[in-house]
Amino acid sequence: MALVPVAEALERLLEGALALPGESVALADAAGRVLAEPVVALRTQPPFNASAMDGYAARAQDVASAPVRLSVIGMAPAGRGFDGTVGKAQAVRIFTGAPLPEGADTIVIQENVRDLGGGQIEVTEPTAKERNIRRRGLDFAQGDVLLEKGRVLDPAALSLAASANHPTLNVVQRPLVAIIATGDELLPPGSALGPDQIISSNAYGVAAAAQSVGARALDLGIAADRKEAIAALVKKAVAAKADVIVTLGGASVGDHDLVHDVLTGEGMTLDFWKLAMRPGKPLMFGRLGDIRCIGLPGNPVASLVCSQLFLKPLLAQLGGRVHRQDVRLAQLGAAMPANDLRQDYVRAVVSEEAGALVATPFGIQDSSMLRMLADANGLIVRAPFAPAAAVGTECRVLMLR
Ligand SMILES: Nc1nc2c(c(=O)[nH]1)N[C@H]1C(S)=C(S)[C@@H](COP(=O)(O)OP(=O)(O)OC[C@H]3O[C@@H](n4cnc5c(N)ncnc54)[C@H](O)[C@@H]3O)O[C@H]1N2
Ligand code: MOO
Repeated sequence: MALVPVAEALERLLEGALALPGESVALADAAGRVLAEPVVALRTQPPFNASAMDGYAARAQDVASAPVRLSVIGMAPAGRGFDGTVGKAQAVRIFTGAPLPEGADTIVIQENVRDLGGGQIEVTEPTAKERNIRRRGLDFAQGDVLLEKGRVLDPAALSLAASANHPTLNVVQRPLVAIIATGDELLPPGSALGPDQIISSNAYGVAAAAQSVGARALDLGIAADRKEAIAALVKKAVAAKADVIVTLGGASVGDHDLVHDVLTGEGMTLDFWKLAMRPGKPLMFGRLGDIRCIGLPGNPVASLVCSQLFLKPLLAQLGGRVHRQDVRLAQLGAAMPANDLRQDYVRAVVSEEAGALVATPFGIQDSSMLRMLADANGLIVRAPFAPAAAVGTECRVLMLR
């Protein structure tokens, strides 16, 4: 089977991946979620002409010049407007957020007023018409579309939706990804290891990648290298109504690479298997009914690079989000040899030097080396058959953090 190019693999993986249906959540639980429908204002804000300052509501023509004396005829705190009308040479004591009384068309701030006692004040600075007044509907009017479908609910969006009088919001359901590790050699972190055993590490990074785009991760643990053991966890994933099943390891061509057989046995239709990329060549993708199945390679760096390139965009799209990889132009900090047919994702340290980004690849690129991946902040993307490149050559870097 020919190796599938990365761009084509991503396209096939994302094909038909529509945003999941909406669900209603309380505002307090909606932070970071994605709107499944626009938010329309259920009220007008402010609902009345309001004072923006503590001071005195007056007629602009009375306070056009200063000093001038006014009689205070009443009070308007926030939440309780003044009933009467402000007439010639009159003022109403007013506070921020209170309704502007009839007759008044400006607010003199209290810093520009001297209290003369006996209900008299002296305005010490001239104040123009409309000063310190928020007219009804300044922020928004009932029926206005305030937030578009697809908007991620950040702090400003949440407060706006609250102000528009929505106690709940219709948000896109969070996709569920079930994660299944495979391998007789694997034990969970904290285990006492036998001589031939290692720690199962991939699921933690893959779950974190999924959660970083708003998905839910269900870690189903480790299946031994037996078909029945893997099949049992696949059945659990289906029963949990996973949108995506991720298997870890067992995707290559060894005698114990059973994942493909088990998944097809459970009804998966294979879409592609084996990509023109490094790391990540044995990546497998298929569909089991509505469930997308991604077989990630077992090598830890391969499983995380593939999560970045394939799993995150898929889960983002199912969650109604727009996902863009952060790809930047940089200069090579070290020479690189010519590339073969696989698109290479080369672990590198990217730093800014004299205003330009410089990407320096690590000398060893073994896909088992997690420490190096954790030290890298970018992946230099080397196209298939890229020629040898000298220090300073422009390159593309996929930023990881
Ligand atoms: N003859 C060939 N051999 C291999 C090929 C190939 O094309 N021809 N591809 C290599 C590549 S590339 C990769 S990547 C690996 C991937 O193989 P599998 O997906 O079948 O993974 P395993 O064999 O199960 O494991 C590989 C390696 O990773 C460790 N591993 C597995 N799962 C985990 C986990 N959850 N946490 C931590 N480490 C894990 C496992 O112990 C192995 O060391 O195949 C190459 N071989
Ligand atoms: O995916 Mo493998 O990591 O290319 O070594």
